Amino acid sequence: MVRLLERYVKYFPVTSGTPIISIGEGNTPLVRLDNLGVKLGIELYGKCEGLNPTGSFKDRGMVLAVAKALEAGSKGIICASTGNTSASAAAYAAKAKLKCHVVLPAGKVAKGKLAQALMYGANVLAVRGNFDVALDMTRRLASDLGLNIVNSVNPYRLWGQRSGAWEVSDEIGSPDWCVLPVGNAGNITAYWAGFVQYKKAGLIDAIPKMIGVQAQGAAPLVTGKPFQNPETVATAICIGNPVNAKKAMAAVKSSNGMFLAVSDEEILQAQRDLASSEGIFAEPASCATLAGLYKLKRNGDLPKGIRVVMILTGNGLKDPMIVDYMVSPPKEVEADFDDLKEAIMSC
Ligand SMILES: Cc1ncc(COP(=O)(O)O)c(C=O)c1O
Ligand SMILES: N[C@@H](CCOP(=O)(O)O)C(=O)O
Repeated sequence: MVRLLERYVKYFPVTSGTPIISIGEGNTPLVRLDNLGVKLGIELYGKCEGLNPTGSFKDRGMVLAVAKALEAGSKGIICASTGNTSASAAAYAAKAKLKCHVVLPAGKVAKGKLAQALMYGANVLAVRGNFDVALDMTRRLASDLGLNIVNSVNPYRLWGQRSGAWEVSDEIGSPDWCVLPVGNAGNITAYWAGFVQYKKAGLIDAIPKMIGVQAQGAAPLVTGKPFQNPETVATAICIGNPVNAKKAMAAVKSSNGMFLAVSDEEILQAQRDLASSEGIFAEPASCATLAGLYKLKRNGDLPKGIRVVMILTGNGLKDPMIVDYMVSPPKEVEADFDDLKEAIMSC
């Protein structure tokens, strides 16, 4: 398997001194979603980023951020996180033999993500505050302690994430729309920059409309002002004051795209639909994309027949508790053949 940093060496800011590390990031499946596509009247694809090594798109950016930290002789990395950044940072730090410090909003991180950071051996701290507060303090800590911050304020993180756009383009060219969930607003900025870079290189001839979807309880890019107390079941995008807000707004504007917000109920319904009609279990934040498409369709704002790619940013297995809201537990039966047969036939 070609490593991501090698595959796109021409398009990444790597030098002969950049160590090429990898735990198998990138090259994720772009799956055609015909069951949902027919329902929506469009040609729909899902980019399954949950199949990255730590289960989210963050690995694309983390591999470059950690390689560049190593190149610069880093003494350790640090991040604030709603979960996925910390899982990814901890994994790549383990691979690179770097110390990793993680600052989480206490009680707001899905169990699977927390388990990852702990198992990969990071120093994990949970602060009694939200993600925005945690990131603010983490930025100060990085500068006071001389650590490399690996959140999306690190330009290498976002450059690495451009590779998602390159993979989509390599496979199907430039889609009409690219739909992403938006939290700290780095990924939508990175995808747009990736498409722009590819267009400049003559590899695609158009830039897709960038469509950013936020949760209604954490929608600063839709309302135009920060949320002091963001709240949503989609914990990955529970962010009230995105650090990349300006860049993301510019990307959306320049691509003639838009931001929209969807409710928690719509997100959970979309998560269930994606799993039960396409066989893809993505985490709630990722499913804001499908919820957004449903909403646009309902409002008559989804043009027929267009080619749309949803970036399914994270794996549903990271947050198994969320299913309690949606499905009943399995029905228990006696260990008796006839009882079991009866239960199956009555279904
Ligand atoms: C699964 C998932 N989806 C979407 C996002 C939002 O991405 P961004 O913060 O780059 O807007 C995040 C976190 O950042 C995430 O973990
Ligand atoms: N959802 C993110 C929030 C931090 O985003 P980042 O892109 O700035 O690292 C996470 O997984 O922590």
